[in-house]
Amino acid sequence: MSAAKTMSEKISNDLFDDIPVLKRKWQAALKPGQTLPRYEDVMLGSLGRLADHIAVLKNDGGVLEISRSGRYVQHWLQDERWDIAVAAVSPDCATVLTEAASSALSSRQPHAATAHCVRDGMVRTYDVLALPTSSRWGSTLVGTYINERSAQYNLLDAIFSTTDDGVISLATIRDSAGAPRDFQVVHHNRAAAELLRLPSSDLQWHRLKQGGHVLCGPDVMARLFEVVAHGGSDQFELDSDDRNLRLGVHAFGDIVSMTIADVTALKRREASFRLLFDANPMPMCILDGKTAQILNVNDAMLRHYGYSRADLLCMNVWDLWPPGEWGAVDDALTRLADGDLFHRDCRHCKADGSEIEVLTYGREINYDGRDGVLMAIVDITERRRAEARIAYMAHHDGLTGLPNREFFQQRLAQELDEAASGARPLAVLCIDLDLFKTVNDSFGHPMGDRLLQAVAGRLKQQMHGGNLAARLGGDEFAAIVSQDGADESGEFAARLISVLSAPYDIDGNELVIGASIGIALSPLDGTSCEELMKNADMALYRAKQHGGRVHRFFEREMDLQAQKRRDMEHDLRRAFAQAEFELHYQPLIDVASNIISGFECLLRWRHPDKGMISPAEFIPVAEDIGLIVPLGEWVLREACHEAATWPDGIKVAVNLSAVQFRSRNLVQVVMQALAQSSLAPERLELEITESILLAETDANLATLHQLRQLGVRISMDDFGTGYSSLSYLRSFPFDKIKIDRSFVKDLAQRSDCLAIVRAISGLGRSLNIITTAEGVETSEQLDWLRAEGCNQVQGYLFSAARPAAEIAGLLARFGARSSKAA
Ligand SMILES: Nc1nc2c(ncn2[C@@H]2O[C@H](COP(=O)(O)O[C@H]3[C@@H](O)[C@H](n4cnc5c(=O)[nH]c(N)nc54)O[C@@H]3COP(=O)(O)O)[C@@H](O)[C@H]2O)c(=O)[nH]1
Repeated sequence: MSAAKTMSEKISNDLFDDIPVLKRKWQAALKPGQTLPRYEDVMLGSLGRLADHIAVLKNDGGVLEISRSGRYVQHWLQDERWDIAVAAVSPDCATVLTEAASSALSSRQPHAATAHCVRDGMVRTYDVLALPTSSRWGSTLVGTYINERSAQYNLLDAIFSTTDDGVISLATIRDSAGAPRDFQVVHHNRAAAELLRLPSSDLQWHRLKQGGHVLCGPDVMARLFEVVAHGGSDQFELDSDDRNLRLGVHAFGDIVSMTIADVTALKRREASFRLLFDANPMPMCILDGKTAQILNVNDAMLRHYGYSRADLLCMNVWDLWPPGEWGAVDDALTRLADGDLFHRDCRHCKADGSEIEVLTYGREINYDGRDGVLMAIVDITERRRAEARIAYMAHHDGLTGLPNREFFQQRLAQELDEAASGARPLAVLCIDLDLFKTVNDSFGHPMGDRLLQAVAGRLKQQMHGGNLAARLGGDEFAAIVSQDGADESGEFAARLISVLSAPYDIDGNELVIGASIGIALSPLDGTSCEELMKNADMALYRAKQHGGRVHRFFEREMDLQAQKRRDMEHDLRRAFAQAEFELHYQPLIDVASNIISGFECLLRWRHPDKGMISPAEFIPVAEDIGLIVPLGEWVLREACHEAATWPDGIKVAVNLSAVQFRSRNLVQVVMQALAQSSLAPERLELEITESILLAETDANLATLHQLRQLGVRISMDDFGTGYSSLSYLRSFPFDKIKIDRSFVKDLAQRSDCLAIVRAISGLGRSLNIITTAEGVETSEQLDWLRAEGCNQVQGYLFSAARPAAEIAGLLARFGARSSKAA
């Protein structure tokens, strides 16, 4: 930089003084009214020594010619010819002559330019001044003055002096027999002296055999002799403790040209790279950048792949690929050539044939002077397996291995998308197991789990083609089946029910359950996942309502019912908050004395718009939404409070739902109701149905015993309508059995009803339990019941349930010995 600056300053100071002189002469020769001065007035007469520096250029029809040239100009042009085209002379001169003359001619003013020419290895700078003139023959002549500036410099010196590589020319010294015996430094640059750590003056003319620097060693001498003897070139390195020099030698006859480069930093980088490469725990290799041939591998790669180093070095990286991926070699080679192999996810084969999944990271490097790619390999086989396991777990049910709800919905959405583009129609089946809860409660959860696994196995076996079965949770399953219409779907569902209902052998236990199925068809019953699932679920609800083991198709009317039910749920919550419930009481008549012994408390909902709504309609809904718990508490408190106002000995019977038992604070609630009302416990009767003993039997039995310990009485309601009533009587010592009104209704007409009433009454007698007959509407029924030994009756024959305000009247009517039947 500083050398260049000095050079340019020198050039500007040496500007030739003749140029302003010539310009003034040109100006003085310009006569008034002329656009150009006459050639003779400018160029002839007083030019003197300058005449040798002038070339006369003629513009001949657009072609510029050298018409005359002085000796100096001829030397510059290296051409003595006249009347030749400017373009015919050497390009470095022709270019500047053309530029200067053309500018002068077009501006009609003198034009100065500069030419840089290389002459004898020297860079020389010339001033060129073009003076446009007119001639008496009418043509335009350009007198062009050329002169060299004093500054010039040696091109090779300039190059050699600025490079950091040393350059030395050695002359071969031969002995009398002509054999090379030594070398003498005949030329060197600054960098050479610095690299050899010698003053320049000591290096110049130095003979290598004199010793004193690294080139004098026998190894270097031997290589120089070799190069001189056979011609050509050689390259080798000199390594010492503190640095590494790379020498390039080339013989031109007896002259040897030598370049010396300090490669210490490069060597250190290479050493660090080798260390990082060889000792790296990550498998690494170096590939040829064009062919993907493996050029080097580290120990980690040998260990990981199980190949020997020799094997790998004969391989191409594609040889690590499993056969399935060979088709992509061309593409990969192209990408490799484009430097696009930096991050890739692929499979590799180990020496033992096993496949691994790898991530490869590539980076272009120069390896042994050639284009290479450094490839680092990360084995992600385990990670991929773990990801696959997690993905599987996220989409499958852990117990049965069936797809879970999320997977099912994704698949359904996908199938519906395909269906939308004209593919097959499909059916969504919601499947619920009947009696599963009973098995689970009776045999325990481990058995229940194995049963679910067996169910899943049977389901899987029934799924063919693209059909899919999933477990949505609990004992709820679903299936997507490709079916052509309702008939086919119905047949499939019926077959499924029959398969799932066949007895199961679980650990030597024969278990029998059933299955109910709701079906929604696409596109008829819906085109979205949510719609189809919801509708299939509604159809399932209907199938369940029909007692199970059946399938039902979705019908639009179900949707309306579901809407009605949602309205009811909402209405119920509101009604409870706004105290729209009230209690009515139905007398219980002692058959022997014909007087009221108590009242059954029955809940009523006085709806502001719809009037009185039956509990048969709203209690199941209240149970489903859990409202029965607070509502039941209110009933208990209210009934006890009311009964406490009645004459001593008159009892109150309150119905309890199985859901209230599930809440687990029932005993507490009863105790509080009694305490708050001061009602004697023995005046409270709690009516339960067998559903309480069907579910969570042990816990519910424990609750019943606790209630009994409070002193309250426990009645079994709707006796005879369930499955195994007799075993319930054994499991808990009930105080009362209520004979369902369905048996009382046809008592006179049907002998089976009479037989049942007789059996229940007999059972009551022998167990010393009161038997109450419900739904007594006629005197005839009352007579039959009395004859069969029934202790208590209840029914419209005496009174329907009436508001609390009417109890006094009822007591007056049916108190003491008075009764309607009496
Ligand atoms: N968990 C609770 N359940 C309750 C409560 N209040 C009532 N219920 C249950 O709702 C079901 C329907 O009750 P309801 O409409 O009140 O019907 C009762 C009587 O009105 C009816 N009955 C009485 N005598 C006759 C008759 O001569 N003929 C006839 N056709 N029906 C009659 O029977 C129902 C009483 O049944 P039961 O409870 O089995 O004694 C019903 O199951 C109620 O249990 C509540 O607060 N909690």
